[in-house]
Amino acid sequence: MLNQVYRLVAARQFEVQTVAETVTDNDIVVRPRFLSVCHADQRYFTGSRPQSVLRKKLPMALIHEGVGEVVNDPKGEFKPGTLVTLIPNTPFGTDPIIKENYLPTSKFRSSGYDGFMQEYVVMHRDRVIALPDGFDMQMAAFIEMISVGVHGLTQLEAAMDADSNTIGIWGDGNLGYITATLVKQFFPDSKLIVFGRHQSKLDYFSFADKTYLVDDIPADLQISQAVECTGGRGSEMAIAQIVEHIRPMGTAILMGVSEDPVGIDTRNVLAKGITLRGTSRSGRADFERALKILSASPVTRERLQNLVGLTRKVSTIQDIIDFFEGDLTNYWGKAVMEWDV
Ligand SMILES: NC(=O)C1=CN([C@@H]2O[C@H](COP(=O)(O)OP(=O)(O)OC[C@H]3O[C@@H](n4cnc5c(N)ncnc54)[C@H](OP(=O)(O)O)[C@@H]3O)[C@@H](O)[C@H]2O)C=CC1
Ligand SMILES: O=C(CO)[C@H](O)[C@H](O)COP(=O)(O)O
Ligand SMILES: [Zn+2]
Repeated sequence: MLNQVYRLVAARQFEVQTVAETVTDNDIVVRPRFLSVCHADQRYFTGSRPQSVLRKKLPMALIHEGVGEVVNDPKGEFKPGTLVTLIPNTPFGTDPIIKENYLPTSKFRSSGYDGFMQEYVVMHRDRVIALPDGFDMQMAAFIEMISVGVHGLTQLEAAMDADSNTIGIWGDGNLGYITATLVKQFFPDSKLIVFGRHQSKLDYFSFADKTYLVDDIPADLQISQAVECTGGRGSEMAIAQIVEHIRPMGTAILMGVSEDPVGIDTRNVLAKGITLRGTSRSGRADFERALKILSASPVTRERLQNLVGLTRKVSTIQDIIDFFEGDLTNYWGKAVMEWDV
């Protein structure tokens, strides 16, 4: 099968490349329908990764968040037209201990392996899951990011001590909003506090029990467990505040990606017996748990629908460039394109 792949070839430059694809019985052919942009894609689009990384990973189709429509299933398990969520992590082996998203042999779409900006995507059979009825398509486009939040909180559940009194989230952007929404499902009896840099963004977290601007946190405030969802240079200050405000023996899940190493006050990490656990990406089990939560909780779906920011139909390369540029200046929410190439 000949496929048209929309690859980033250099910063802000896309090219359509024709690729011959082999479709085996283990594959499903999907037509992408709604695609959502992640920070990681923007770091490639703007060329802000180190040159050595860009040389290794480009040309590459961007986007690892999306929903598509089954076009062909050689085994006939999925009917043509079935709407499916797409799992970007693609394992090529298994391990009894290491989860699929941490296996060095796994490939991750839009990070050195073509993402979903293609006419058709050939997915391994276990990398698609049928969407339950009634899901908003634009919200469904970023189920991957929801599954990342699910993964982070699942790891928190596994690592934390018995104190679930107060959960603190640092970051008032997309990942912070998704994770805060999920905290209400994972820890319904806990007090949820969100820490951010913008009052106008914190106002969206109306379901949180309390929000604080990070330059106005009461000195005596204590939290039981924490999740960092900031990234970039902001991670350093967020981790410093977590170390300051978390109770002894608390656990902090670190999710924000920073290009350069950030400083951590290890003396106090040691003194307070804090567990720092990094989490990255997600696997099929996290997608399944995300779908279960979303199916069972209309209020969660509604809150996450409020995160849809920029939306537009894209049909040409210029539309794609304009869309990525638009996302860079978009203040709130996820940018979701209707993929119409
Ligand atoms: N681990 C994983 O698998 C994943 C990680 N990520 C990463 O998560 C990070 C966040 O992504 P996303 O939510 O989309 O980005 P956003 O830009 O939407 O959100 C980050 C928000 O955090 C705010 N912020 C910055 N510093 C602090 C601080 N010290 N305390 C509290 N808030 C702060 C930012 O404000 P301001 O804009 O003013 O700096 C911004 O509003 C990125 O690094 C992204 O790459 C995303 C997906 C998956
Ligand atoms: O966004 C993510 C998962 O949803 C990850 O942060 C992303 O995959 C990191 O990739 P890269 O190493 O290419 O920046
Ligand atoms: Zn991502």
